Amino acid sequence: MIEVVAGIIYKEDKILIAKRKEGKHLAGYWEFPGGKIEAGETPEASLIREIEEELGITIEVHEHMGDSQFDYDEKQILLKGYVAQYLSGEMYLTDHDAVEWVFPSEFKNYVFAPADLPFIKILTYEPPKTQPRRHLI
Ligand SMILES: Nc1nc2c([nH]c(=O)n2[C@@H]2O[C@H](COP(=O)(O)OP(=O)(O)OP(=O)(O)O)[C@@H](O)[C@H]2O)c(=O)[nH]1
Repeated sequence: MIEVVAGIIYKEDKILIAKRKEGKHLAGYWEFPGGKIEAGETPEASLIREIEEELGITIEVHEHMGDSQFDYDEKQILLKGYVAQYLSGEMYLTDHDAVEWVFPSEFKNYVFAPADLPFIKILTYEPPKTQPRRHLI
């Protein structure tokens, strides 16, 4: 099982999503940027490193949102999602073909890597509208 960390990186109310580069595993799918956790590294440190290496920006890592396990046949991954905050830096692309800052309500316009779907579900959850209370008399 490969442990991968992914950042749900906020800048105000928008979240950073990135499109996997042509030629890579899951090319063309959108993901939350991150990468493989190296031996001896905490997920938080790994996320800061990956985001700096791949996108050139500095982030601050907040809470662990949860883990998503997915079997891609060729590899099994454990995707560890962390909420993070954009701090500084001008973004450049190395491992992605595109990036976007989007509101969760816009996620439906993008096709995400299957392992990311539990995170999408949580981020787009809307509580059911409660019915006005009616009193029987
Ligand atoms: N970073 C990232 N990887 C994800 C996500 N969802 C998902 O299934 N993955 C998968 O997790 C694995 C690790 O991602 P990676 O970006 O570090 O690895 P990679 O494909 O660049 O591998 P490589 O660097 O060995 O070529 C990939 O197989 C990738 O498809 C996600 O939201 N973020």
